[in-house]
Amino acid sequence: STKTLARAGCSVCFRRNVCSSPSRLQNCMSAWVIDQYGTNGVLKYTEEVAIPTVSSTSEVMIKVHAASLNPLDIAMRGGYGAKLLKLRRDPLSVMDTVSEFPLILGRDVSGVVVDCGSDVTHFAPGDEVWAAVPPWKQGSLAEFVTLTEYEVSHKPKLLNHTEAASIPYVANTALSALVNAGGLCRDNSSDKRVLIIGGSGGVGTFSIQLLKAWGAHVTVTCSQNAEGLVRGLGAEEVVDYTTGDAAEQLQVMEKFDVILDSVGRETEQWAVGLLKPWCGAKYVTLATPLLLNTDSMGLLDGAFNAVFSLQAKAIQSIISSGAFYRWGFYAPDGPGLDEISKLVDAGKILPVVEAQFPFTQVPQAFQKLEQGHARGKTVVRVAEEDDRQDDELIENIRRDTAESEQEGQETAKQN
Ligand SMILES: NC(=O)C1=CN([C@@H]2O[C@H](COP(=O)(O)OP(=O)(O)OC[C@H]3O[C@@H](n4cnc5c(N)ncnc54)[C@H](OP(=O)(O)O)[C@@H]3O)[C@@H](O)[C@H]2O)C=CC1
Repeated sequence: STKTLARAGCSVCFRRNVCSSPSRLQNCMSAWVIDQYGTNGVLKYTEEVAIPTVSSTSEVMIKVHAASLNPLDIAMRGGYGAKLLKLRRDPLSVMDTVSEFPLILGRDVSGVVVDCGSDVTHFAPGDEVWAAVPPWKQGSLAEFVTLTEYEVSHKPKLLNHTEAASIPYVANTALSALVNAGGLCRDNSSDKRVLIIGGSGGVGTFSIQLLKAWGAHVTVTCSQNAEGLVRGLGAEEVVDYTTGDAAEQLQVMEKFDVILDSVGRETEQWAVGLLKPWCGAKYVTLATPLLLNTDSMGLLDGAFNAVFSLQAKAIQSIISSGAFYRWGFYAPDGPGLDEISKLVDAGKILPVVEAQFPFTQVPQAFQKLEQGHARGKTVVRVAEEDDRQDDELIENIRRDTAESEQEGQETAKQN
């Protein structure tokens, strides 16, 4: 039982028999998909992907206006996390009977609600929303994406869709890492010294601004040519890791309460020693081995190995430095995005869009991200901004819904 629409129409107009796009198959939309894991060549444009219609009462269907790319998209294109994500999508997939293909990548969405399940209370067709799409769900490099109400949030009014799409995934990651793992929040950060290792990319540029909005003192490591960017976003102290030893430069500074490490591996060797000892300081790394382990060792062995290594590092960190060692993960959090929306509309967080591509150039957008040295985010414009088209689409959905309901009532009467 959903407040929903005609399920058998064209993806553009939803009209069942009078579709103006005859080339489209019924119930299909356009999307960039992969049918196998690999390099950029596996990305394929198609107009034959099933529209992800609302299938439960708590779902919200969104017409995608813009999406953005994250390093995870490149990794997932190559098969990263395939075993665990497949299991999360469908527990029966352990028997290998279900294929994850065609798989749609893209973790950020900014767009307009076109349909809602009957239990959805915070959203209605026509609302402008933003969200981070969990990696176990079909992504946003498509005309439509469907999420649960909890994952979605109203888009900041000050941002257009292209700007808004640059924020949700890094925002949900930073919130989860800094709040859940790092113990920080709006009310306890003003006397805290925070170090961000890797301040110039998507997570870094967002985290600097969030921490400054919460009143923290922020130190950042980045390349020399990103110093202006990170200082402009509010970083007080900047260490250039490309000239000289970053660890040495950081060791002479006052110690930190929290470290957010978005680089990992060799930085982990020296970072924990920069924390204030024996006062609850925390090192949070985003470079976690869980998915790599499950890919290479299988689900059970990989997960066991990852948990064992986390415990061993946490114990070692307490013994050697009197500080906590933790992993940070992206976590879906629509209410968290509501808070970020307020900070954006208050002018405290700005989108950092480094590059944007039209929907026809998704492989070029992947290439750009793959070159590394991000300075903020790479965004894909999926639909051009046109309020009239959205209004028309929603009107068509309403009309088809009314028709479907009437048909249902007539059938019921006849029976
Ligand atoms: N665990 C989780 O759930 C999540 C993990 N992540 C991970 O976090 C990491 C960061 O993500 P994101 O910000 O989106 O990535 P980006 O690609 O947007 O940014 C990475 C940034 O790090 C800089 N950098 C590279 N090497 C170093 C170094 N040694 N010291 C300081 N800066 C460095 C790069 O610039 P330059 O090379 O020019 O210095 C670039 O600006 C990625 O590895 C990602 O996979 C992200 C989200 C969720």
